[in-house]
Amino acid sequence: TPPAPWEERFSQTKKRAYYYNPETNQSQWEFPTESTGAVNETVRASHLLVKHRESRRPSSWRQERITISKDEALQQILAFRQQIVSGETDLPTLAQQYSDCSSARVGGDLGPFKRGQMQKSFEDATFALQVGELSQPVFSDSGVHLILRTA
Ligand SMILES: N=C(N)NCCC[C@H](NC(=O)[C@@H]1CCC/C1=C\[C@H](COP(=O)(O)O)NC(=O)[C@@H](N)Cc1ccccc1)C(N)=O
Repeated sequence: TPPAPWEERFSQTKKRAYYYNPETNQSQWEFPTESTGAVNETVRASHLLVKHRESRRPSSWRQERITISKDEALQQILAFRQQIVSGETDLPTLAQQYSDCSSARVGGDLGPFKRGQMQKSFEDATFALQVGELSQPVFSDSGVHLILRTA
């Protein structure tokens, strides 16, 4: 049987099985693999963003003019990741205090989103995570991110 939410249907005219996705109202002859299941998937994530002087908008609620280098931002992200992995703290706590994204006020929560909304590198990294998994450092035009997939 196909991966949820796909259902197997039978075509009377063609006398063969086809596959229907009730969430997206898609029908297709090909057996849907996991990846097709993810095409219209909605995910949810929280992130911690550290901007640097090459960020597309080197400014945030934390700092009017951000001048650290990209490498310095990466070092900060790696240190934050270590603190989370060691169990010393968690992503929402660090995001609230250190994230250069306005989502810091909600612990880095970005709410639910689908493909096509976030910058490609951020989107691909999030969709590649299992729910509950913490990313490696992710680079986008905004800066360097740590992403925790929450749904
Ligand atoms: N929930 C959505 N759909 N909001 C639109 C996202 C637009 C999208 N943003 C990004 O891809 C990056 C990754 C995550 C945050 C982000 C960038 C920036 C920070 O970087 P900067 O733009 O200064 O370079 N934060 C945002 O956008 C915030 N509104 C995210 C947010 C804040 C509060 C509550 C919910 C979401 C893009 N296509 O640019």
